Amino acid sequence: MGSIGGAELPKIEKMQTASAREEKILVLVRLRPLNEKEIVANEVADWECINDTTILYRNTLREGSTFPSAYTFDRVFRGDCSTRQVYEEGAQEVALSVVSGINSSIFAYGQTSSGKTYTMMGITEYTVADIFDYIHRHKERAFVLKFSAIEIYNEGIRDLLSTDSTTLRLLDDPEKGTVVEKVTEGNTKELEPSKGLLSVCEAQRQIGETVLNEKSSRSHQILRLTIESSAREFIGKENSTTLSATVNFVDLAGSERASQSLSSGARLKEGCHINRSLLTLGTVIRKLRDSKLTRLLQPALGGNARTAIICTLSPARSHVEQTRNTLLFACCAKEVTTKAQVNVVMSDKALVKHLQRELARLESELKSPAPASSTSDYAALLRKKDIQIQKAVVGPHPNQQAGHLWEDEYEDSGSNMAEPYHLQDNTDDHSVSDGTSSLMSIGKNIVRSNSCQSLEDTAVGPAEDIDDYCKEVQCIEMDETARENKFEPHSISTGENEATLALTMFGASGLQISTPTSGHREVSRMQNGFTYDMLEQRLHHVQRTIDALVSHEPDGTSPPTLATDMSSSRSMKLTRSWSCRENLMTGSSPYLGKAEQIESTPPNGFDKQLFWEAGQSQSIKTSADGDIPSIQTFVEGLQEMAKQEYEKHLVDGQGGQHQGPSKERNAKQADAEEASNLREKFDANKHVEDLDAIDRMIAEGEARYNKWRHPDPYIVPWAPGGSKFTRNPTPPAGIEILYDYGREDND
Ligand SMILES: Nc1ncnc2c1ncn2[C@@H]1O[C@H](COP(=O)(O)OP(=O)(O)OP(=O)(O)O)[C@@H](O)[C@H]1O
Repeated sequence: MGSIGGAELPKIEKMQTASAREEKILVLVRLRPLNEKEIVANEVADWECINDTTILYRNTLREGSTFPSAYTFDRVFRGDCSTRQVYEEGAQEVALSVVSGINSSIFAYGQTSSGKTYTMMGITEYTVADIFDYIHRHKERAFVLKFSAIEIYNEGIRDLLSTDSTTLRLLDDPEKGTVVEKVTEGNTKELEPSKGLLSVCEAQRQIGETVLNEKSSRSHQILRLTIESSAREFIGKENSTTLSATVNFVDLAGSERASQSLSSGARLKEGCHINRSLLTLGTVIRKLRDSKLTRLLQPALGGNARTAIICTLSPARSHVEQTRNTLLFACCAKEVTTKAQVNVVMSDKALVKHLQRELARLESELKSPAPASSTSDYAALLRKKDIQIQKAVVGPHPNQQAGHLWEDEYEDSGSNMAEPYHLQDNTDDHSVSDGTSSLMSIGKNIVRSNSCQSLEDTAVGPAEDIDDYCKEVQCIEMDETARENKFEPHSISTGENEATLALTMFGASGLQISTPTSGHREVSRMQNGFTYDMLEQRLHHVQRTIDALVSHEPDGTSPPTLATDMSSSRSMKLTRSWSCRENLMTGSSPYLGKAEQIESTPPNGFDKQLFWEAGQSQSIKTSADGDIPSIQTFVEGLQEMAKQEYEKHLVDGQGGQHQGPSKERNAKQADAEEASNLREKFDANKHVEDLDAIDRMIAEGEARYNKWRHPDPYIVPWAPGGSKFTRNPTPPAGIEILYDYGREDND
């Protein structure tokens, strides 16, 4: 039996370790019975589940219709299936991954009154009950549960556990990802009577009246449960580890188009926001895009999470178009891949050792300016990226000889380079599902290696593996002589975490593209000397941090002493979170609008980088922990900065405002490739009867998508800053459009 930190691992993990890692989103379809209104209106039920995986459209009048009549998914549920059945035979396995340290999300998607809330209330209730049951059966582990509930209404976020109706902001936290600022976190006791809590949330939820559903919910609701657990016998010990994961229950607003619910005025505006979010969600199936909903749920849409989507349908003939749209969305969702990991948080002591090893490696880098063996990889990567950007912006390198050499290198390694627009669209913490993983995403996985253990890694003897990993980190002792003489070559250079270091180097290199007004652009600050200068600065910075942590001297002036008891650092007063600090250091975050950036709080007598808001640490607090600064957070903060800088360069150089013709070509090519991939996937779908109809839908979808992506001067659906339309294109026949072409407001 596997264990982490000596305790038994959840059974579910053992189930998953063999098969999980990269997996498709689980797509479930739930057909509800005709409701009273529909029965009174003599509605006909046109949809039928013919087995556990296929739903069929049975309209005898459909002769000549070009739409497919059969759709196949992971599981379909008939109108007479109970929610418990939907849970046990569908969402349960994904939802309960959370007790194994694996993030999970369950979405409900469908038109208004199709049964999303009805389904999600049950799913949430059953999941919470199972989690408590699990906790009661695993006394050997200590659990901490946190619970939050928000709604997103008109792109404003509201806390459903608070009576305060102020809208909350989203923050990009290097450790936790995108988080809602100041959201109320309920504790275990409040959670236990989950039914009560859920109805409070439901009552709080924004409800508007529409023709379709008198109680129609016009907002997205996200209930989030975070579970952390540690083996009791290891708590407070050096090699203690913590599993930490969240499960999201997402009840989306109705997906129907605004016109069908006769929306107008304020309601139309709501409809626009809802449709925008849903459009975005749909688009996320192809590309990760921006809305509050998708920012918050990005990990569930292609990142470190297991995800299930329950698409709810009305069988009524009058809703056939919406039902088809929902099924189309479900077909797209089937193609989304996520890459879940077990999230293991290491103890701070182990992280100090890890930092020290990084430091040793950086020292070694500094002493080996001539690239050799592993270091040549970083230098080569840096040069290749330089060439890539330069090619995009200025064409051939001014130095013909060097330019040719570099270009050759670039050509050779082209397949390793992520597509610019691929990178641009995966700006956060998301493992990319295809093999072209950007350097950023590779780096992130390795960066997170001290906090995330992949399922593959834990597949055989998870306990031993993780403990061994901790031991391995711990056994690399810092050579004090080398610490005092920082610029002597250091023998510890294992070659591990190459991508991490490469990222750090990119982050440190100050790689910049200047765009002189003369019209000719040049790449500057790319000399090795500069890179090493920055690297050296970074090295000092890391060294100071370690010294300060180890010596527990507020100004870091005391000589570092490894023998110092690490626990002494726990009395440090920490006053600011990492996300604030990051803004202070980088000036701005590429992810946050100005309004969303926090004013930095002046540091309080200690190393500027080490202020940590008490209570913000994600780790489980044990009696021994107190208000410890998270060294891991520090490391990840550094790496996040590096990642952001790197991404910023990519955006500036390849996909952003300075997009050159060659990049435009790349983007077009990427679009074309994507379209052809999509077509192949649909062609390969043998379950769909009418391939011609699918072809047509794909072509229409592509046309719409391209129009959205490359808007002409007249149609600017969601251009930054918003824009008015001067003409209203006729929607393509066949598929209803989830977003509203008539939108005129600036959000
Ligand atoms: N599978 C089902 N079996 C029986 N009744 C159902 C089922 N699904 C939904 N209903 C009923 O249909 C009505 C509408 O359901 P619900 O409120 O869950 O829809 P919704 O999709 O959440 O709508 P909205 O988007 O407006 O929030 C409710 O009265 C609910 O009890």
